[in-house]
Amino acid sequence: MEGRRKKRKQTKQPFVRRLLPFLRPYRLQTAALGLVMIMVGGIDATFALWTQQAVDRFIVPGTIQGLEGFIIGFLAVVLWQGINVLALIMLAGYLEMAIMHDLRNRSFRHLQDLELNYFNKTPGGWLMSRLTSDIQKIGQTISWGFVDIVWGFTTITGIVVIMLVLNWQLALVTLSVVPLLVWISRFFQTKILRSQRLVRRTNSRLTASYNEGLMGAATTKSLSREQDACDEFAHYTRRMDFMSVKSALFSSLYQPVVVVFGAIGTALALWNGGIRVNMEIITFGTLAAFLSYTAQFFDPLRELARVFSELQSARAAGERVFNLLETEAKITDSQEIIQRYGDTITPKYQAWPKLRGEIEFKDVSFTYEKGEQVLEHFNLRVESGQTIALVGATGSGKSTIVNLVCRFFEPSSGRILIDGRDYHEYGQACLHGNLGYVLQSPQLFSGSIRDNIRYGRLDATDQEIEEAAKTAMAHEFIVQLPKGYDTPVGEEGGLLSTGQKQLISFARAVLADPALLILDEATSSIDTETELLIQQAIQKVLSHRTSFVIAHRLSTIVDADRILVIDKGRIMEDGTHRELMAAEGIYHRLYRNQFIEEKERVLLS
Ligand SMILES: Nc1ncnc2c1ncn2[C@@H]1O[C@H](COP(=O)(O)OP(=O)(O)OP(=O)(O)O)[C@@H](O)[C@H]1O
Repeated sequence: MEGRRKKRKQTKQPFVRRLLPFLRPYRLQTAALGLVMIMVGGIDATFALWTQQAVDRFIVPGTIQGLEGFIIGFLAVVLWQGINVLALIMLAGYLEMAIMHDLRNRSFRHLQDLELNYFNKTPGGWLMSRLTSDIQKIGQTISWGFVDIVWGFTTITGIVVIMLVLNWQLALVTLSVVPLLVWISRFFQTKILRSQRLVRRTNSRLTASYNEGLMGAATTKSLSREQDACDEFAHYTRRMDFMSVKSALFSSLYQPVVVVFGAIGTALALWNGGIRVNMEIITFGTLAAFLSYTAQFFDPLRELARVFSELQSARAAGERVFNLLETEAKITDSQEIIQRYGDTITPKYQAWPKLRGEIEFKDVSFTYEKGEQVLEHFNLRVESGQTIALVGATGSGKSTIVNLVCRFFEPSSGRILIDGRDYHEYGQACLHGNLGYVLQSPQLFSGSIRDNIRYGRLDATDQEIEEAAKTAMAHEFIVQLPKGYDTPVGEEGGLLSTGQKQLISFARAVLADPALLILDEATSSIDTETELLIQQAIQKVLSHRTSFVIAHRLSTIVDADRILVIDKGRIMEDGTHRELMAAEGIYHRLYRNQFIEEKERVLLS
């Protein structure tokens, strides 16, 4: 009992209740849309009555007396219906866009609050489909599904009521096929939807395989794996074909079934209605109205069956989006800190202290969510303006140390102080605003070179951008490009070489002028000339600020103020290049090995 109660407590709120806050700002529009749909459905249900009147008043008696008024009345109703349809398209379209807009913004805003590790754990493709297709599905189904449901129910109710009023016995005979049709419609729609879902799932696998094939083209070729890649792709296309044919088969079977049931309904109306006309229980016009209704009845029924099945998949999409929105950020700031320094979306720059960049790890231990302890009682004090190089084997903990400095992760125990204060006291926005991180593979955004450098400080003038580029040794290559600073860099900087991208990211860091800089030095090999430029640029970028360099090429860090040799999360050696070489320890060995390797490389090339 206790366990069950606990379980119930943990269950998430029902889907509709989670959705309501998103509909609340648009309740007026939703109510207006509901009203319009009731009118549209109601008018649709009365159209057959015009046929009845036309037959009984004009066709059977063979007179045209009063026809003008009848036609004017009919046209007025058609015109009114036209206006209603226009209103419904506008309102439903507005609602669809507004819901999608709000959900997208909320999700994107929420993603900004989540810690870096969330992005490490969550595949990019998964997030992309939450933000695109899932949100689109919710917007579409809620607005147009709402339209179809209100219209469907109003029309069906209207038709049934009118038929019963006209002649309830004939109504019951004609409608006797409906329960079976409802059941069959549900059956087919569920099948169709399920197979469409499988088609979509296979399609995303196919796209992933296509993507991997394109992105990994070089690796595939170098390993002669083309045949395997082709086989995998062929497997998914075959599966896709099979699923699509299955889905199309259900759709194509469903239509004739509905037509057959419609025909049975019409036959019943004709047979039983014919007898009643003969017995003069009903008029010719009433029989004509019944025949219209049997044809008209199945449309809303089909729509309702479709919408109810689609609601299932919209609900699944909704749950995925709400799960994203309800993911709690693991690294957060207190309300007091946010009020004082703002958050990442609304930073209060003026209130931020200018950091000197003194850093202290005080007895820091750290374990990743799933994994062994990486740091244990780790202590380190870095003076303002020092360049600290971190050296060590792969997996030794270098990135973990800098990720802790950046507060991408937080210590499991112990404290990190910046300028003598616990770094929680600055808040993430202020800390990150004072921090620069130059990655191994620099991230450029589509736009011009100028835009990409300006990303470091949005209010920088063109002259400041050029100054920064000069300091970072990027100016010379930029001015040689046909459009200079206005040259587009292409998607993710695809039109530039790795070395050029790195120089631009250095210029960006110079422009931002952070108190604290992290440099994950590139491992990719670049030509000697660019490498020399990059070395010079690094020296300039690092000067006058506290910097951590994760060094892969030891030649880069010979001038560092301190070199820390890390092994299994512990500092094994600590000193300048000269001191560590003289000590003839691990660093000495690493340096000599790399020196010999590089010499051999030069001799071989
Ligand atoms: N996000 C993570 N979740 C779980 N374990 C992790 C995570 N990131 C790193 N680790 C583990 O923590 C340890 C230290 O990794 P870290 O990335 O700090 O090493 P590194 O010295 O920077 O290595 P490299 O030079 O290869 O980048 C490794 O054992 C690694 O497997």
